[in-house]
Amino acid sequence: MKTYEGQLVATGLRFGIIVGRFNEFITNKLLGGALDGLKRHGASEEDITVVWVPGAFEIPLTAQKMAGSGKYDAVICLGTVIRGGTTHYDYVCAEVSKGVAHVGMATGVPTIFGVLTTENIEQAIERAGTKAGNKGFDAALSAIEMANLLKSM
Ligand SMILES: Nc1c(NC[C@H](O)[C@H](O)[C@H](O)CO)[nH]c(=O)[nH]c1=O
Ligand SMILES: CC(=O)[C@@H](O)COP(=O)(O)O
Repeated sequence: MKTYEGQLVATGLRFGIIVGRFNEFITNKLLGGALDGLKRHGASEEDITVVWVPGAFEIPLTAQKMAGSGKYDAVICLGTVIRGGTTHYDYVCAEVSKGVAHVGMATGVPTIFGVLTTENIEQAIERAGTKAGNKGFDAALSAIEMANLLKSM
């Protein structure tokens, strides 16, 4: 039986990180978690590129450009979508999740969905470095694992 799994070693891997500026109070914490995860697993600063976009809705287009460039072994998508008083939340979340998944499938580059989709600000804060951990850190580890996994197959 042959088993594949990606190693959690980021040394020599190139990462793109896309961050939505909307809810920047939260997304900045997600970025900090992602950078921490990458560096603590061996990634070099010069191998990390951070791109800020207006909001989560702009992430898929930017991810497509970065993943399609051939410059990155993985692209990490970070954002925070918090439900408001209208159905706008549903449309943003649906398009961002679908778009990010499509980019990974279309390019073959691991494109990691690190976008918080929460009912309220408290849930977002819990997932940006408090009681529920930091989803940016988790996304970084998924990026490292997937980049190594796909290289090994
Ligand atoms: N409400 C949130 C948004 N809305 C903005 C969209 O993402 C987009 O930038 C705008 O519709 C222009 O195309 N974005 C978030 O990231 N989080 C939200 O809670
Ligand atoms: C997720 C959103 O787009 C949301 O923040 C917008 O708020 P509202 O639905 O009250 O316009």
